[in-house]
Amino acid sequence: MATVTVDHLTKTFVSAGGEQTVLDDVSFEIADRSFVSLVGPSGCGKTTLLNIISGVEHATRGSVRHVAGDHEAKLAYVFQEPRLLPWRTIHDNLMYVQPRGDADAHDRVMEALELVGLADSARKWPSQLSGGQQQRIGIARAFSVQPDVLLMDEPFSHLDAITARGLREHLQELWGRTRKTVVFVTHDVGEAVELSDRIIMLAGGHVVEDLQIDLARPRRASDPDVAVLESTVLRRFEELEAARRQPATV
Ligand SMILES: Nc1ncnc2c1ncn2[C@@H]1O[C@H](COP(=O)(O)OP(=O)(O)OP(=O)(O)O)[C@@H](O)[C@H]1O
Repeated sequence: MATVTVDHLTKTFVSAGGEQTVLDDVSFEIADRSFVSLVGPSGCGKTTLLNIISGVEHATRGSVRHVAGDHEAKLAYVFQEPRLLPWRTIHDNLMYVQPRGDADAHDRVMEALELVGLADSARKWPSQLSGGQQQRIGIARAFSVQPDVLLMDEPFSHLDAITARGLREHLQELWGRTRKTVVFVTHDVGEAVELSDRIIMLAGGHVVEDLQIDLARPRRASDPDVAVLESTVLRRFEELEAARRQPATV
């Protein structure tokens, strides 16, 4: 059981240029074992929201709870770039995030590498792997801490289209096997439709749409029903954005 509850969350950044409210009274609940994408235009606060969920950033008002059974859920973060330490082998990069002196750490690391199909790269250096392989290591590192909730911030946005497509398929397969609760940030609506059970759209600091995606899995971007739903969601998003930009009439 791992749920995430975002409760009346507001975030205002204060800088020399003034105040900017990026998130304004945002509330939603993410169900156990669900795959939820946060989408929205650049600068709408997706990363800020993920950072507040992870505890890296603090809310100005409101709260976030992540619960797994009767305890606080364990979280793991997958970044846009894998952020591997170049002077450590792949194995030692993953060992670095394990609790010190844990006798099972090595087994857990190898299991996580097995999960992403890169156990045979354990003794390699990050520079010996391709960008896509390094991102798979980033995903393995997150799995190696045995999280209840996986937070992913545009993990495939820096990769070429073919590698990203392969990794999306791989992630779906991994999620099917492990059924972690996933909160996935992307600005790519097609990616969100392909991967998610639910899409939460943010714009202007608010949740503007909350959609259930009930397509059969596994999905591919090229599946006709994924493509149709992507264009429907995009159109809806454009309508909402246009309505939001209209000056209010009295
Ligand atoms: N530490 C900070 N101090 C001041 N402003 C910030 C800070 N972090 C983010 N912001 C501002 O908050 C807004 C939202 O940023 P955020 O990175 O959350 O958006 P995003 O939706 O993830 O964008 P993108 O899709 O481009 O990554 C931006 O205008 C950004 O400049």
